[in-house]
This record gives sequence, structure tokens and C-alpha cells, in this order.
Amino acid sequence: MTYEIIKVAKETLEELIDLRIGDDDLKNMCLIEIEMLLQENGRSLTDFKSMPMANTEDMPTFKKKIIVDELNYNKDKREKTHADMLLMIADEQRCVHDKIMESVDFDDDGFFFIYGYSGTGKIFIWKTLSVAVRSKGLIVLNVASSGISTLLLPGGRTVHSTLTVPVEINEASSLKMEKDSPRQTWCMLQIDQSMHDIISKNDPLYEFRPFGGMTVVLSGDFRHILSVVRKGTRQDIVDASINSSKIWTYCNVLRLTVNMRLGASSGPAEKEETDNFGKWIPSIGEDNDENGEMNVEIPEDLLISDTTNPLMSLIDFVYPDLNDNIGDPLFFPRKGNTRTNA
Ligand SMILES: Nc1ncnc2c1ncn2[C@@H]1O[C@H](COP(=O)(O)OP(=O)(O)OP(=O)(O)O)[C@@H](O)[C@H]1O
Repeated sequence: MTYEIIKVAKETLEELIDLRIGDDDLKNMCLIEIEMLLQENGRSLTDFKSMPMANTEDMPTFKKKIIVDELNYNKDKREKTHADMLLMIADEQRCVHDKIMESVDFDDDGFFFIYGYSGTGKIFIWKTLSVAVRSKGLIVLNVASSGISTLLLPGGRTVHSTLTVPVEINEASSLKMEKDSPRQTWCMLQIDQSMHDIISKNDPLYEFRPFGGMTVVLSGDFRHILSVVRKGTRQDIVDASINSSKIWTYCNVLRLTVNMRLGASSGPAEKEETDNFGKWIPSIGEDNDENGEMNVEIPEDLLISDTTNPLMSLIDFVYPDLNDNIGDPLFFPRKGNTRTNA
């Protein structure tokens, strides 16, 4: 870390070729860096009694750091990346991108939900939107509910550290929350309410605009397993979904239907197979009966036909020639697939 700090300082102060930083200053700079990293994850050096404290006199506050980081992006570089990404973007992704950017450009209360099943390019759109907004010198806060999901987003952070959402969310977290609102939607209601309160301080007209007039974009797939509500009834679980909350009434749902992952990975030989698979996935959940249930027919090639040792058969399918490759350090990362939901 000290090496990195000296390198960054030298790059920043290009004219000081022989830059020397005293040991005490270097130690303090390291501690400030550690403190910043901890704060991004909702912790602080004060949580670790054996650690020395940083002299934080010159330390920017975490809130300021987010803004400084956001405004530090190189606009020209982002503009170029954005132009390159627009050359790749698919037609329906382009419609979603343009609609959201229109809201950013005209500042017109956009609250969007990008709804698409896995592989339809939701993250690709996030990345394109992020460079588009940053190329204009504007701020975009990419947040996800879990630390691992933030890795997929450019400059991503956890929602609780960025928006200072209390980790334990309950009825007491905000005076204005409705008592019966399901826990999972409280965060969004709270953010909506807080943005109203903050932004309407300068201009009362913003009080009635969703999220105080900010463009807010969510994404996900409603076919995923629903949120867990401890000891909740079926109704509680349905209510916990964002589309049961009152803010959903002003949400603009943008749908993605083309599986970009299959298109990106298959050659002409597998085209028919991937096309069929691409059609089968979204068909699940389309024809539910009045109880919300349906029979799903699993294609033959996805079934494990070995009834004697199905587990070994699955392992052989996912990791063919496992014994021959056991010494290859890249074998498992190549075959592994970590799923996350942003
Ligand atoms: N326009 C595009 N051109 C080329 N590749 C694309 C495009 N859009 C998406 N992809 C590729 O398709 C794959 C799936 O995209 P992405 O991860 O954005 O989908 P997703 O909907 O976020 O998936 P998941 O819900 O599983 O996270 C990725 O490898 C991505 O790079």
C-alpha cells in the first residue's frame, strides 16, 4: 500500500521527481486509505481496538469522497468508451439506453426498472449508461445489495454504505415509513422520501417528484426466487416485492427479451440449440394457471438420465476429465460460474 501511495503521489505531483514522504506521513496516509476502504464497507478503524487511528484532519469525509471520485472520471475517455459500446449495443438494449438517457438529459423524473431474464444484457446496459452519464461530467451511483454484486458494476458500491441505509432495516428506521410496509421495500421508500426531503428544501416543487426528480434505475428478473420473509405467509412474500410497493405506480418497466449471453457464446454449429434454449427459458412462467402454477417440461438434453449415480453424472458433465485436469489451476475458474444478483 505504501508503494501505491508514493506512486500515486508522484503521478499527481509530476514535477516533484524526487518526492520524499516521511515515515510518519506515509503511515498516516496508509491509515487514511484503510479508513476510507473500511468506510466504504460500513466499518471504521475505530472498530478495531488494536489498530492505530489516522490523523483525519485533512481527510475528506466519505460523502465528499464519493462525489470527488465520481467527478474525477476522465470525460474524454468515457466518451470514447461510450461510443465503442454503442457500436455493440443490440436494438432493444439501445431503446432502453435511449429512454433512460433522455430522462437524464431532460431531468424528467425517470424511475425505471430494466426487466429481463439472465443473459439479456442488464449489466451491459448498466455499464453503457454509466459511461454515458460520466462522460457528461455527471454523477452516477451504482449500488448493489451485496458486496459481490458490486464487482459487476463500474465503480459499484454496496447500497448500505453509499446511501447510508441502516443495515438493520425495521419500522423504527424512519419516521415516515408505513408501519405495514414489507421490509424489502422500506429501503426504496426511505430513499424516495429522503430524496424528496433533501431536494425539495431548495425547491418545494420537487417534493412531488419521484425520488426528488433524480433518475433512478433498478434492474432484475421477477422469475427469480422471491425474497425470503421469515415466517411470512404467501401474501407477505408477494408484498415484499418491489412491484407491490406504492412507488411501483410511477415506475416505467423496460423489458429485455433477447438472450445476449447465448448469442455471444455460440458458434453457427450450436445456433439451433442455443436458439431453442433461448426460447425455452422465457417460456417458463408464461402460462401459469389461476393459482400461479404451471408444469415445466425439461428438454431431454438437460435431464440427467443416469439414475444409478446422478451426482457423478452431473459432475462429469460440468467438469469433464476432472481427474486429468485436477492439477490445472485454471480448470476450475474456467468452469466455475458465480451467480450474483444486482
Ligand atoms: N450488446 C452486446 N454485445 C455483445 N455482448 C453482449 C451484449 N450485451 C450483453 N452481452 C454479453 O452477454 C452476456 C450477458 O450479459 P449481462 O451479464 O449484461 O446479462 P444480465 O442480464 O446482466 O445477466 P444476469 O442476470 O445473469 O447477470 C455477457 O457476456 C455480456 O458481455
